[in-house]
Amino acid sequence: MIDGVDSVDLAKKYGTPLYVFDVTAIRNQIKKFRSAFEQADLKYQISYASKAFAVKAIYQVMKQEDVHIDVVSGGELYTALAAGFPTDKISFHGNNKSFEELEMAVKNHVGVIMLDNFHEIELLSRILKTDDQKIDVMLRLTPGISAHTHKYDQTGQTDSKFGFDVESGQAKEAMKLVLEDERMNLLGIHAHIGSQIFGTQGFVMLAQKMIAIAKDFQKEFDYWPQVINLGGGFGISYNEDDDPITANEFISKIAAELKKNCDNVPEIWIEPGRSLVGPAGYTLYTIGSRKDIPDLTPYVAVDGGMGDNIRPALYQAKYEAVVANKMDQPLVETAHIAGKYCESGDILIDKQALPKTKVGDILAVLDTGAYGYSMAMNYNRNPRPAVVFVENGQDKLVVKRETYQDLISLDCDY
Ligand SMILES: Cc1ncc(COP(=O)(O)O)c(C=O)c1O
Ligand SMILES: N[C@@H](CCCC[NH3+])C(=O)O
Repeated sequence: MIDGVDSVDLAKKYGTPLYVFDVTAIRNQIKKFRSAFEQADLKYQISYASKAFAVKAIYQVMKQEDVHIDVVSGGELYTALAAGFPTDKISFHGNNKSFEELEMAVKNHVGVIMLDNFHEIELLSRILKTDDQKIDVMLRLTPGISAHTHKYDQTGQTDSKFGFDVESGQAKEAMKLVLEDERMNLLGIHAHIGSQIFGTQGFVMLAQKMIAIAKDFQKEFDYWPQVINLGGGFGISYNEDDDPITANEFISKIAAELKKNCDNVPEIWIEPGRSLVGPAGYTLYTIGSRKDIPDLTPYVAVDGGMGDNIRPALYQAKYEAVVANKMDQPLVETAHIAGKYCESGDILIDKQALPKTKVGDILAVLDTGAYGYSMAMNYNRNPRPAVVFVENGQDKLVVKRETYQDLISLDCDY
């Protein structure tokens, strides 16, 4: 059951593979972050990092929950606008925003542009002048902190493509340029150290570092940030080895560190992506072929795979699954859960305990809400699955299943 709806019925009604989101779980997670901030007595803003899952319906849920969002491309911005998301609550990120993307952001009056590099400062300055506009900006800094997570999920270390390096003085140079530009209002500073982080240590170090940077900037520029944005990255549990900490633990430790180091704590923004939508997501598959090899682990194949969840292949991410129509049956074997893509690396779960399965059973992979649909692709010309939201016993299709016709809709004859 997913929030009062039988997943086997969903598989029958919408077909598989199918992404299902428990909207109540998303709303509850937002409430947990809110109450953690309120308990910590900090001025705050929650900005959903929409790269984790960016479709109209989720932007509408975020609007209902009155949180901010961050977008990292013209495409995400376009989707948020199409969803009717309030533009003043949008932060625009990205390490190589194009002229067109920045122009789109300015024309639509997005809340904040997160400046990432000198090229962008120059582009934005030009656009603001031409359009005779003003806009709030923040500087994304590279604080020189290496988070304990997969290499591909680290973003705060000095050797990173993101942000202005603090160590070498780039950040100061950027600040000078922005403060001199009267069309840019510098709202504050930002840093994001990485994703799927479990300990509080990296965030505490980050809080400490951001205050130290702010104090240093204050001396040099007589500027104190209105906002410090500490990014996202709060880890979730995908399997029994993962031991995430609660929103409360993160926020209380960060708050204590901030208050210890400064009297005038700015408003604190965070950008959770995975932790808001990850645990709320399920992917339903239908079990098909099976291969048994003497003395080796069998392969049980499903009707999706790396096209709808690239994370096992890309980050060696470990997921867990259940057979939705056999929840009450004993687990009798261990199998590789194989996808249907033409790649040996297309294994969704390396070793999964299963009941006795047969063709047609429904496998539900858990915690697939973040970076699943948003990173989905059409390899082997497989259409992307549909997405269904469930809430309090009701289900609603929010993204249609792609058809073969959709797949060729952009192709031109030659
Ligand atoms: C700037 C920024 N903010 C927020 C996030 C969201 O991270 P997560 O989904 O781990 O919370 C990311 C992604 O890593 C990011 O690059
Ligand atoms: N796509 C990554 C997280 C986002 C990293 C972006 N800086 C993952 O699935 O873990």
